[in-house]
Amino acid sequence: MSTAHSLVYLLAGLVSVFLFSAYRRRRVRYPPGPKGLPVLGNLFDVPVDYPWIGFCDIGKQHGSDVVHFQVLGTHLVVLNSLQAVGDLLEKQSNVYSDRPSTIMLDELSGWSRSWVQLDYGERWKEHRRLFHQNFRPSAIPQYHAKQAKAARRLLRFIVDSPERLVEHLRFIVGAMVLDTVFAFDVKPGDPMIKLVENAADTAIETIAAGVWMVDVIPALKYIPSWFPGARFQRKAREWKKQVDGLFDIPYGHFKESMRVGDAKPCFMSTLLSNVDDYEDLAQTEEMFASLAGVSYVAGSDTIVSTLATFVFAMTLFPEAQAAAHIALDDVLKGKRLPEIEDREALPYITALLYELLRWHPVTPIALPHRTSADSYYQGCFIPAGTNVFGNSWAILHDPTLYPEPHRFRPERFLRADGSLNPDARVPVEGFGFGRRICPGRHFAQDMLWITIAHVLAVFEIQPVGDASRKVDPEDVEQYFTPRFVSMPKPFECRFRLRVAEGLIPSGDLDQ
Ligand code: HEM
Repeated sequence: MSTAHSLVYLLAGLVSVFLFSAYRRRRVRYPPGPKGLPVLGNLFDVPVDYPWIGFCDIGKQHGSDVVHFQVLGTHLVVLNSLQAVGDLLEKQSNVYSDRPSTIMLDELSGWSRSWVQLDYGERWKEHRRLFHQNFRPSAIPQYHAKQAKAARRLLRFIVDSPERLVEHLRFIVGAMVLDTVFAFDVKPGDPMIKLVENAADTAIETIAAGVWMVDVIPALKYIPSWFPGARFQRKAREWKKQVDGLFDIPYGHFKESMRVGDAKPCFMSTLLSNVDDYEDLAQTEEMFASLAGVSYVAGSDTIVSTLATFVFAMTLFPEAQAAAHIALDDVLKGKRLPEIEDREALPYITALLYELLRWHPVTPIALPHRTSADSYYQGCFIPAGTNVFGNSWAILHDPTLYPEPHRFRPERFLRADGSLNPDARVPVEGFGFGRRICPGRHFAQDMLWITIAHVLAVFEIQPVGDASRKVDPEDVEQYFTPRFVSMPKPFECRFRLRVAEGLIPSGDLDQ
């Protein structure tokens, strides 16, 4: 394709976007939002860094909990309140449950193989049904031993090299997910971990790069990768190789271990035991590979970031940490490590976990949903194809739901006698909304609970350097990364051992 052709495509694309949006603007009333520029619309109004805060500010400026943007012809609506999320993502979930797809992410980089990207419909329902069967609350206890093994590994790693905390978190969580899905027993440095980690990073990189020209002018996808300026094609080809590896390589290894009779019980063995229920083998295998690969992508960074947030929070809030120590010592007497069965006796740890999920949700604006049909809300038009963000952070910091929302106070979930308050709102919004709410949330919460209980039973986490500075609770977000999956920026801390070192399992923990 010549440069002249590309310019014609570019011009035609921009003119049609302009004409279409000008036509729609004259006829309909969208929810309130910044006015925007011709053609580009609100391209420069959509907050890129800390969008969860920016969207709240824009909502306040326009006196509305529902805000509308139009970027290069695409509509975007942000819901900043529980009411709006309930009215649209939950009560109208038949219309509000598709996913946006982009050419760069889905088509060129291969993420269309992820079932998270599927629109609401029969294929999505079948994936979701199989996932739910294996990750609903009653199915989770089968994974507890694997989760406890990961937590115990972490204790040993922290004793040996506390300065590599995030690296250890990535390993223990990644290994635990591979163990859950495939019963693989991976060691630090295993290439399988690197493979799935790298692939997962491509999704974050694609999203973090912002708007790709190929998503504005779809015709660009036909430009060959050697063409000057087609760097996106080369990047996409490299990413696609990694993404295909994520879906194909671990699944291929598992099938081989089944063939030689080495496979152990796990999520994949359960799926494959039902393979004869399906007619189309190739399609069924693709579905199983997607279920497996997505578990890693959706489950690893989210848990790692939440655990990093936990350690960071403990450096800032010594009172909460001290209360957790008292509760743990009362039950464990410094003589044993916690078990998930201790949960009933340790409501403070559960309250601390809830407060963590509320105080800084790891995906503060969840994942976008897309509308599959036109709809109206409060007299305003929301067209089919609108990308809709539920602002989890805004809801979890709404003072009418959580008084003094910027304070870290696990006690808000407890009664005066220290038991869990059944009337307190569990902060589930960090896991998304409606029919697309995170189906891994029960698994994630048990893994978080058991890891937090282990770390606090064994260590006191102390601030070092910057972290010991007095932090303004209203201004705490600046210490977190500003994009889609948000974790603490690098910080220093010290781990002081509170129990005899002999309590920490050594070696490679095969049980
Ligand atoms: C702290 C941990 C986690 C957080 C905060 C989290 C958060 C989220 C959020 C915000 C969504 C989007 C929901 C929506 O569209 O409204 C989501 C979707 C999803 N999550 Fe999680 N997640 C976590 C852990 C996990 C784990 C451990 C797994 C798997 C084992 C998992 C599997 C999924 C899947 C498959 C989806 C897509 C569901 C769909 O599109 O129907 N997540 N998660």
